[in-house]
Amino acid sequence: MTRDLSPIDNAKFAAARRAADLVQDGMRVGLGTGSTAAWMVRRLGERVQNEGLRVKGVPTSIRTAQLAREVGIEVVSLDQAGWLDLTIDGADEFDSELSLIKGGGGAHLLEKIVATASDQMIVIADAGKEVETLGAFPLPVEVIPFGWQTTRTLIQEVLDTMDVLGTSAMLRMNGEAPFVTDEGNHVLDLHLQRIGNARQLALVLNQVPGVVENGLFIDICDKVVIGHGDGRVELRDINAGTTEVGELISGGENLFSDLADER
Ligand SMILES: O=C(CO)[C@H](O)[C@H](O)COP(=O)(O)O
Repeated sequence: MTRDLSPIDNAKFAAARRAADLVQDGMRVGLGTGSTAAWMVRRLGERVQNEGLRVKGVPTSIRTAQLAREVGIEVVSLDQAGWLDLTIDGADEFDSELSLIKGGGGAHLLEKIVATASDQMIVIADAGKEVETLGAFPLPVEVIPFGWQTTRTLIQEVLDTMDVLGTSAMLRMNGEAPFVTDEGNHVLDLHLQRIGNARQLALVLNQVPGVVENGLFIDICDKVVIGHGDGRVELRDINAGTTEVGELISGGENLFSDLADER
C-alpha cells in the first residue's frame, strides 16, 4: 500500500536516503532514533538485502533496534563494536555550527554516547529544523526519577543565571503518567525560547545532581544532510566548509509508506 508523503516527510526521506547511501561496506554504524532515522534504517536494510552491504549497526533505542533487525541489519552493542565509523541520526534543531538540540523522542542519552563514540556524526533533517539560535524547541533533559522535583528546582535556579529567555521546565508525560526513557528515567523539557550560550548551558546542566544528560550536542556533529519538500538534498560539511547539492530524491511513498508517523 502506498500513500502520498507530506513535504516534510518527503524531505526527511530524501535526507535519510542520501545519508544511508554514504555508508560503506564493512562499516560499524550508529543508528539514530526518530522518524527521519527510521527512514535511514529502512534504506540501509534495503542496501543490505539488495547489494549485500555488510554493516554492523549500534541502535540508540529499543525501537531502532527492533526496526534494524526487521530490515536485516546485524545489530551489535556499542561495547561489541568498540568504536564506530559513522553515526547517522535526526535532530530537532541545528544551527550553522552544527550544534544540535536532540531528544524529542527521548533517546538523547544513548544517542549522545553513540555519536561521541564515532569517527563522524551525520545529522539528517528537513530544512525546517535549521535555526539561527537554538532554543525554540524545548530542550530535553533526562533526569533520574528519584527526587525529580528537587532536580527540576535546581535546574531552574541554574537557568536563572543563564542567557536564556524562558525558564520553565515541564515533566514530559505519556498520557496520564510520566514519560519513561529506555533507561528508566524521566525527561524534563526546558522551554527556553532562545539559548544564548549553548556550550555553557550543556556543561552546567550536567552538573546538577539527578541530571543524566541534556539534549545539546556541541562539537559532536560533522555534517548535515538537509532534505527539502521537493526531494532536493544538500550535504553540508562543517569542517571542509562545503555544501554539495545532490540530485532530486523521490520514491519514499512506494518504499516506506508505514513510517511517516514514527518518532
Ligand atoms: O533526537 C531524537 C530522538 O531522541 C530525534 O532524532 C529527533 O527528535 C528528531 O526526530 P524526527 O526525525 O522524528 O523529527
